[in-house]
Amino acid sequence: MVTIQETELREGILSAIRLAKETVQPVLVSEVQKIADIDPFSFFNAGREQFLGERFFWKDPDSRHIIAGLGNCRLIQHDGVRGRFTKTEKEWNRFIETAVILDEYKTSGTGPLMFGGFSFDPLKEKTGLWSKFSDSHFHVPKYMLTVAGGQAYFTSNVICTQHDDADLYEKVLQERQIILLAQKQPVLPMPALQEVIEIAPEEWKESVSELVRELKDSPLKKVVLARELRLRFSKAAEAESVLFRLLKEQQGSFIFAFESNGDCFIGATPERLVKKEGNSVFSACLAGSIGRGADSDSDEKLGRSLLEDQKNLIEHQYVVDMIREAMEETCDEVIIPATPQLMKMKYIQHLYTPVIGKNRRGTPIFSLVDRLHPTPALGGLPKKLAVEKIREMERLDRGYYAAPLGWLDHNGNGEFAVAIRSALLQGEEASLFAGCGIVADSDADSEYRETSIKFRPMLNAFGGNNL
Ligand SMILES: C=C(O[C@H]1C=CC=C(C(=O)O)[C@@H]1O)C(=O)O
Ligand SMILES: [Mg+2]
Repeated sequence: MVTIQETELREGILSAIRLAKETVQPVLVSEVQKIADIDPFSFFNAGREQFLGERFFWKDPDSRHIIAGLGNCRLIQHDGVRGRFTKTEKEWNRFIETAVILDEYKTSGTGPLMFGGFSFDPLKEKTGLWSKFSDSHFHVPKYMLTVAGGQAYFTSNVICTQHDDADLYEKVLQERQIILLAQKQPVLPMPALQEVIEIAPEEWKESVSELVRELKDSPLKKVVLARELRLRFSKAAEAESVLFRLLKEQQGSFIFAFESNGDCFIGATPERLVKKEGNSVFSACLAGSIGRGADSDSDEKLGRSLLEDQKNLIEHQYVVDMIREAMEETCDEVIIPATPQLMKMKYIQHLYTPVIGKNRRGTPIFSLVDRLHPTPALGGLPKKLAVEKIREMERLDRGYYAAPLGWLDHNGNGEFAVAIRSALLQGEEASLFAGCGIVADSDADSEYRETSIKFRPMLNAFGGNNL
């Protein structure tokens, strides 16, 4: 059993109610407690009954932060393009400005925190597929479990209004107790996968060939084109069944699930966009791909050939150049190795160059996200022209695919991944997405095969066979 010891929560709530009455504004109380280890997946899973549709899950590749959130005490969302990064940041800052924070541990990823992201391209014509997600969409959870550095922390976020009284404290205690004592739920098997529909594969290949012709004589150097698989199940699939498999099979990835209004965006991406911890900033260049070998010899051979392949090295270098430029605008020191290394995932290996910087004082993570998104690993080069090309050429409504997804805490620390190797789960159906960087040397058939490999982690997690 998990128990939470002594609490200052009551006092915090009463003082927040007084402040709410004075200012006629809701006031957040956020309390952080250390607790005995709870498995974050079980916490997410046990929250199904009370908080289905209002949950999120996050794990980085090294498990430095595993965060699971239940309920929404505040939704911060904006549609449209203009200033969505700054609007979101301002609203968040206003929200936490008056917050009463009861936290003696000061660990990043605990206390007031919002989880969510930004759609890939708010100017792309919308199809309805992503109607449950806004162009900028963040949840502040009511209850959150954070495992950081192997220690578990439990955050309770309570909104106090001018109409509340001391009863609110009792209500929170009761609700919290129910959550912490919730029994582990069995993870249901995935329902049968009845249909896998490849959306317009021939047209996709034609688009690639057309683009390759264009790239040979154009200021455009690279454009990432993506495609979609639509899956149908025998009955509604549960996010935790997919999440459970991803946690088992994709340990080296960022693993995420983000529920909104009945849909769930879920995935296992190897790619960091940006992480900020104090003054340290981390990013990653990930582009250039090849499959895994059947045995270690052939795998090594494939890896070596990727490290020497001109087409893939160029595809990768565009990403390095752009990220270097964006980082140098906001960081005093930027360290980037001269040559890429291999990042090996279960089904694929990539060219990978890590990036570290020392943040210039006061640059918030959203400015970094704004500058970096989309890197040429997801958009292309030059950025603006590439995004316009994708908007014009791609049949797909990317929504949150290839977009920044992650968290920001009240001290400005946070991490955003690039949400590739991902899927939108909608009850009995799901859409999977995969794309690849097209350069002047690309070949439509081999890019098509590359996307097929990139579908595999999610297809497997959904109980499908390989294409
Ligand atoms: C766009 C995707 O992958 C990117 C990340 C790594 C390698 C890539 C590539 O080699 O094309 C892509 O740029 C995707 O998986 O949907
Ligand atoms: Mg590629």
